[in-house]
Amino acid sequence: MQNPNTLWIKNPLATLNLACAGGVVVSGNQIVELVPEGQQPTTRVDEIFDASQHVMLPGLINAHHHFYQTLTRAHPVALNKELFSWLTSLYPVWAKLQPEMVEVSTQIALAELLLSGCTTANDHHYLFPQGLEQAIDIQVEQSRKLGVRVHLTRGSMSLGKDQGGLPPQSTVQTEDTILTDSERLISRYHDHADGAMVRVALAPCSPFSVSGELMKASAELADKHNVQLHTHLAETHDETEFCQRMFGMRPVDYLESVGWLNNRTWLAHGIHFNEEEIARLGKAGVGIAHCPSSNMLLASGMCPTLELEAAGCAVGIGVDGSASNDGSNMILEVRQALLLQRLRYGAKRITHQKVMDWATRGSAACLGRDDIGEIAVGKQADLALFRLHDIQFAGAGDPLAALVLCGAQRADRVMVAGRWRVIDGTIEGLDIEALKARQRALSAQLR
Ligand SMILES: Nc1nc2[nH]c(O)nc2c(=O)[nH]1
Repeated sequence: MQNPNTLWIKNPLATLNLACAGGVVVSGNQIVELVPEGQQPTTRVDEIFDASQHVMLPGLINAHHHFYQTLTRAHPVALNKELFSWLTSLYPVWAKLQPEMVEVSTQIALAELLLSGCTTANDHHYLFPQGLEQAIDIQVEQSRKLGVRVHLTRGSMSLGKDQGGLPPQSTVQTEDTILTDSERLISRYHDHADGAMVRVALAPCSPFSVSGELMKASAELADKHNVQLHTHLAETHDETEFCQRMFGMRPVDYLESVGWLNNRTWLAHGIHFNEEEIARLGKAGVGIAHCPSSNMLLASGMCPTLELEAAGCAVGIGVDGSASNDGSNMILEVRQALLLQRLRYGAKRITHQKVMDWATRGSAACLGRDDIGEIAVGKQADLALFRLHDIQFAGAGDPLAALVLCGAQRADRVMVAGRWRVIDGTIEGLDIEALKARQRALSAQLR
């Protein structure tokens, strides 16, 4: 239900958009007015929220995640490993996932994201052991309860060890099963409309876990239903070697050969590209979800963000699954992007505004949306408000920069589609202690 009142969020301490230094007016699920500094709204307002102690950002948008992996944070079998051995250690653990685990881990991931200022979250769920056929249905239900906007991708694995792939046979599905379920989920849940709270995309997992046939069929299905495509690509050198051995080509050539080099596609990671490949990705309008913590933790490499952007790619930010981060904190991920990318490009080019732009407009573009990611009239009222009262901010000068440089961790207020979902740092209607206890018990079952 929408908030029937018109609300003025008044005089924020700082904001990314200087045109709304006097605040924003929210009506229904949209921003209806930007108020210039020192002025009053022209719209009649029913309520006022004094934001003079808050830094106001567009809601952060997480462009890549695996919610279920919150159950296997710092999992003993996966410590200190790089991608392929990390995955082969964890596949058998994830094969034991049960419906309650998906329910609880989805709530945990969404709650952690919300509390860190995230209003739209992607998830890439690619494990469907027997009994877990309804995993995405469960995620839709949980996202509706928490009121977070979601882009849920129907992930898949079809290339088991017996066919030369990486995952054990017990974790893969037939292509028919995957495609039938993909079509079911799109027709049941995907909302094409502006302001959509749930969208569905198709996400065969990675070159070493799905067949080329499934990639092609998924691209055709995405065309038929006008939905997006998502996969892991160019994450590690192991993957490049796999593509050369298995398909006789590099990952981007493979992507093109299966009909994915177009603007329906956004890729997780996107690290190991050469110059010519970057130009082709940019020309095609492919989006890239940069996942800095995961890329450092798994020692995968560094995404060439600025070259990709200059070529025409949208660059967004993703926390990645919480088994390779091992958290789901979106504002901290913005800081990680700044720190990592400064190593390559220097401090002048990687500013705090730049990384915030990736985590808002950039991620929105990756997800194919222009109704979120900005504080502007007509956009969805998705907002994250941070206070600078914790000890790490004591003595901070520039409030906007402080969020990133001092390491903000928690939003004080978060609004999604015009409704406050976080108030005073607490999620409305959620018993977080009980939820954490359930997650701890379920996670113990997986160890
Ligand atoms: N960081 C990750 N990379 C992946 N590749 C793949 O096939 N699965 C994963 C994953 O879960 N995380």
